[in-house]
Amino acid sequence: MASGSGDRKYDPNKFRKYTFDTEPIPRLHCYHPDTDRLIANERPVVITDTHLADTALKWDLEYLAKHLGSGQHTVYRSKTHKFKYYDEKKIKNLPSFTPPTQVLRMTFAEFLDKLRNPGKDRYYLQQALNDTVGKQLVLDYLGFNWDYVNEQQRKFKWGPLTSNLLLVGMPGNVTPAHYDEQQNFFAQLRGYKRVLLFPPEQFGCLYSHPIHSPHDRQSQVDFDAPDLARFPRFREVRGHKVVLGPGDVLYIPMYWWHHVESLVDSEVTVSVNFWYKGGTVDKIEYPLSIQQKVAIMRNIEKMLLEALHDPDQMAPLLCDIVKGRYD
Ligand SMILES: O=C(O)C(=O)[C@H]1CC[C@@H](C(=O)O)C1
Ligand SMILES: [Zn+2]
Repeated sequence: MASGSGDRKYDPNKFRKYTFDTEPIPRLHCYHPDTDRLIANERPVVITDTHLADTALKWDLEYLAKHLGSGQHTVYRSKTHKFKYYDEKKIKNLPSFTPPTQVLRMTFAEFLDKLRNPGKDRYYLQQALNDTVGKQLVLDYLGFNWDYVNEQQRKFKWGPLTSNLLLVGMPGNVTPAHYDEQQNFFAQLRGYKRVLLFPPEQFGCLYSHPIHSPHDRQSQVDFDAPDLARFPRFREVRGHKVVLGPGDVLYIPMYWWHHVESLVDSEVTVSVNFWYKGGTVDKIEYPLSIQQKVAIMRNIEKMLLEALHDPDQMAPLLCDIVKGRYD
């Protein structure tokens, strides 16, 4: 049964089921007065009619094969539907770490081959748009509605645009829950993706990996089989949900957890994101925002690890600080 507004075609029953409740995310016109209010308050919103990446709505596989350029692109290979991100530079911190996916470098033509004959594996092209793309793609990129995003960047005092990640995924691919330290306009171009979001206030329910782990910022909880003995507060998690289709732009606020999945029977999905550094506050105001508290927790964790040189000493030391004194 097709569902959603207008000519949106997807079957809502075809997304994976999880154990927590979700509430919808507002979908508002870019000129609706509440849209800017939500962004100013760092709350997620699907913004319609931005025409942000309309020139990229034609970026199907054939077009990308023709214009993405003959360079090598970053493609992840996974034995499961999950593509849990990891920072390769941090693997040295954790010799026992086993990467859940393989990072491959291949041309788009080779990637197309993998899509046609994936075998038991799944593939996810995740490549920052850079100067190796073909001329036509540069023209499409220049044709993005930069007036709109530049105005938003100015209005909300965000830092510079750091990158635009091009995402080409197989139906059913999942990016597990994590948070980023950047503001994000996520533009859906082809196919349908469901995004589950959780506010930074739920940091204590989502159990991110320790900061020295390659999986820093990623939730330890396997949403398909949550280990409630290890992660009891996952029971309290309450999500926000939206299904994005071509032309939708989702504002993913910095520090908001998000879990992204391509509809299992969608066509190959294509998205492009716009990551911005967060703004700098000229004066600290109290009470601190939850985002500031997450940033403070990260800094404390980094400093303590730096000082102790041994992750095993973190828990006993922090317990001695807290137990019977602050709790
Ligand atoms: O844009 C972000 O912040 C992300 O996490 C992207 C990385 C994988 C993407 C996906 O659509 O699966 C989402
Ligand atoms: Zn992200």
